[in-house]
Amino acid sequence: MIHTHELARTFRVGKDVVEAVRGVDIDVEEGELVALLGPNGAGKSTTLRMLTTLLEPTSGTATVAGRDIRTEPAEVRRRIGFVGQGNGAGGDQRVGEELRTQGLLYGLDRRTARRRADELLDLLDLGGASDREAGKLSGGQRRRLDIAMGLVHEPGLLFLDEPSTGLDPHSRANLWEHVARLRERLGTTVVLTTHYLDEADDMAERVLVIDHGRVIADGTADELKGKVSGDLVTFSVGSEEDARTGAGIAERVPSAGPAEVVAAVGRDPEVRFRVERGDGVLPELLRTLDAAGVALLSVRVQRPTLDDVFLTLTGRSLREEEA
Ligand SMILES: Nc1ncnc2c1ncn2[C@@H]1O[C@H](COP(=O)(O)OP(=O)(O)OP(=O)(O)O)[C@@H](O)[C@H]1O
Repeated sequence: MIHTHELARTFRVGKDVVEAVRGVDIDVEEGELVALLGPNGAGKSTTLRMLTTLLEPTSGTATVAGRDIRTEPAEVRRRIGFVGQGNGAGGDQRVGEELRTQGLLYGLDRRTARRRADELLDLLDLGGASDREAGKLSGGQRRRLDIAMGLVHEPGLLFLDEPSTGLDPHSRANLWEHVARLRERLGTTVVLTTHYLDEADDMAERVLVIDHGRVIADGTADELKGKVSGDLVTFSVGSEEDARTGAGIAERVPSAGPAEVVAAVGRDPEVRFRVERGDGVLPELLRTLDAAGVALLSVRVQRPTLDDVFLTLTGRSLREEEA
């Protein structure tokens, strides 16, 4: 569905050259749901804008829905849907009317535009809102209308740029249910950008991690997490001194293997062990900490997250960059 080779885009800003996308190779097969995950400014939107022919690449090649984005942009556009960040649907036009107009713009005849609009309103649970003014919809409804607008011409491939940004958790979950439903019913291939870790983790079948204009990892969330070694076992302890004593016991627990020990001191002192199998090592760690006189307040065992993957790959936390 999508094949790119060394796709790149630079921008000139005054005397400077910003390398927004630095040669990405992306392959997406029919029917996949792929998330581009990365911090702000990583190059996700620029990549999407090139793939949707809204922006010319500086170099590299790409075919999207079987057509070349440079030489056949109109053909690409006919075969894809694109929902940008905070898209256009709004204003005083009626919801159903807006969708039908979009259909006519894509060259559908009146009857087909009406049928298609009705189907999409039904699929995206907007049937009851058909006669409402688009500008008066809730945030979640408006986002669903944006998606309906992107689907009017029955594209096999839908691009969503940060679809859930600005939505509350309930509306986000609801949006995802609808995306899942339209994939099930229509078999649409979906490519989206997000900087929400949990969203990429839960929703996407494949995650492309993007940083500084490059794809730095590509795989299922589980595959990516599998590359990060081990679980994180965190002990909250009573004092800074306890944290330091706790950090000192790593050599005495051979089953913990090569453990990374961090004494996080401050208001809530913690000792963290990065170990191969957290639950297996936990009893011995507990006994040893106890024997060393460390006051234990609580313990957590965490499987690696996509944030750990990002941290391992870049040395930075995506969560912190978001904050
Ligand atoms: N039109 C432009 N002119 C100059 N620089 C740009 C332009 N568009 C993007 N950039 C720069 O290119 C880099 C990548 O931006 P891009 O919007 O693709 O990132 P992103 O990953 O989508 O981030 P966000 O989540 O904030 O949308 C950034 O440094 C940005 O400032």
